[in-house]
Amino acid sequence: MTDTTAPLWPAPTAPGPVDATVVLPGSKSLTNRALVLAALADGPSLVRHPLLARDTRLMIDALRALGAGIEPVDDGVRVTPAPVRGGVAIDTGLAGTVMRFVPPLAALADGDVRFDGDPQARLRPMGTVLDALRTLGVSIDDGGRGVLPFTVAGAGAVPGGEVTIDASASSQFVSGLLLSAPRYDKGVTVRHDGKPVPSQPHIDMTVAMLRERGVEVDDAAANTWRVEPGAVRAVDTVVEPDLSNAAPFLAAAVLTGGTVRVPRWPAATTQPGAELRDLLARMGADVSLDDGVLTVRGTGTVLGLDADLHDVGELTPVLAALAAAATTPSHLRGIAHLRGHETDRLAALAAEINGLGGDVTETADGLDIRPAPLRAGVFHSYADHRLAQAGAVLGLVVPGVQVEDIATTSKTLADFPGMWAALLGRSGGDPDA
Ligand SMILES: O=C(O)C1=C[C@@H](OP(=O)(O)O)[C@@H](O)[C@H](O)C1
Ligand SMILES: C=C(OP(=O)(O)O)C(=O)O
Repeated sequence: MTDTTAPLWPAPTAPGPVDATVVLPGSKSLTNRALVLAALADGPSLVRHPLLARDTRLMIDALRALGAGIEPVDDGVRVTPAPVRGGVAIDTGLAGTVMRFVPPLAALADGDVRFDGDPQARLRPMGTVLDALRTLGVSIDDGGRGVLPFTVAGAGAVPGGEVTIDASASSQFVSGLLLSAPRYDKGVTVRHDGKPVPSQPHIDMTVAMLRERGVEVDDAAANTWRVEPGAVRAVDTVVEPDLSNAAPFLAAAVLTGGTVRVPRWPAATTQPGAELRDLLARMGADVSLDDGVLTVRGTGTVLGLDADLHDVGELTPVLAALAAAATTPSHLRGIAHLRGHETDRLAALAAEINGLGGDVTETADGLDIRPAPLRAGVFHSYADHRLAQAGAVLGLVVPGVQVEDIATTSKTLADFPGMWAALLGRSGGDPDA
């Protein structure tokens, strides 16, 4: 939904090639998994360098409401688990991780847990998760709608067992069930039956984090995940930087022929943002990783991209913005599921880039983007943090772009406008710090 009353943010144009080091906060996906697993654990956990932005604050609030103690410590939060409490209401905001990961945990509560979220959240697919929970022995009242709002009737324990779902609309359906599965009486076996599940790295992330906490997970067979019942070990964990949120900053280097460095870039990770190294190189950038610092240098050439982004869908908005400024056509494929993200991202990207004079067509499963001269205009963000980032990226090289509702970037970055100003050397922030 477009909030036409939201303020317009004049996107700064780059005064020249950017040259900056960008320190990113923790990954949304790693932070919210770490918080859920800590709330289910056998003792207090430390989550260091977490993301503190809207999606993770919503997760913290949800877990606190359900009984967990979550206190700030120097470099993060301490999570002290407690019996899961019912009789509470949870605000999911627009966070997919909250609306898909928390209901399976709430099923362990000793009473009703009511879920609702932003108006746009009520459009995001949920029915698969709710039906799966019913199969596993949980009672849920969703008025037959399969979307927010709904009430999970916690009964203090969940039988668990086997369930077959179609997770082609979101990998989060699988991840949500797996994260709470060790606490179900019989554990859980999830089978997927349908078109391919998107965002495989995010499922690998879920499996890896369960195993790091001593949970037995069998993912050897394609499209089947078995989680044994048992304790979730409390751990002291350091969250990696959010590599998907590196995308707009790295794109700035590519577009302006500049250089952007991101420290603490992990050598090995389950984050899909790792693919930016390959994708940006294919778009013409020089990319290197030395001593944990990723450096992206623009070469003055921005090439189009022909890529299947099925596994890394959340990178699409920024890549589409880059593609719109490229000299050759792009075909972004395998991303039909983006229609169920914060907004219908395929429709939104086509409308907004075309609104600036671009030449984008939606395909059944993606976007075709052809080079076209871009001009000033309003870039609507549809309450979607990554749409707003895409508008900011185009504004670097297209004078007169105004991004509507830049504040929506606070979903996963506490101060994107400030970081953007620092990138361009426009504030007290020191881009070379
Ligand atoms: O599990 C996660 O942390 C996520 C999974 C992906 O969801 P989809 O599989 O719905 O694309 C991704 O797009 C989202 O940003 C975060
Ligand atoms: C799809 C995204 O978010 P969510 O976790 O709300 O699904 C995203 O961050 O790109």
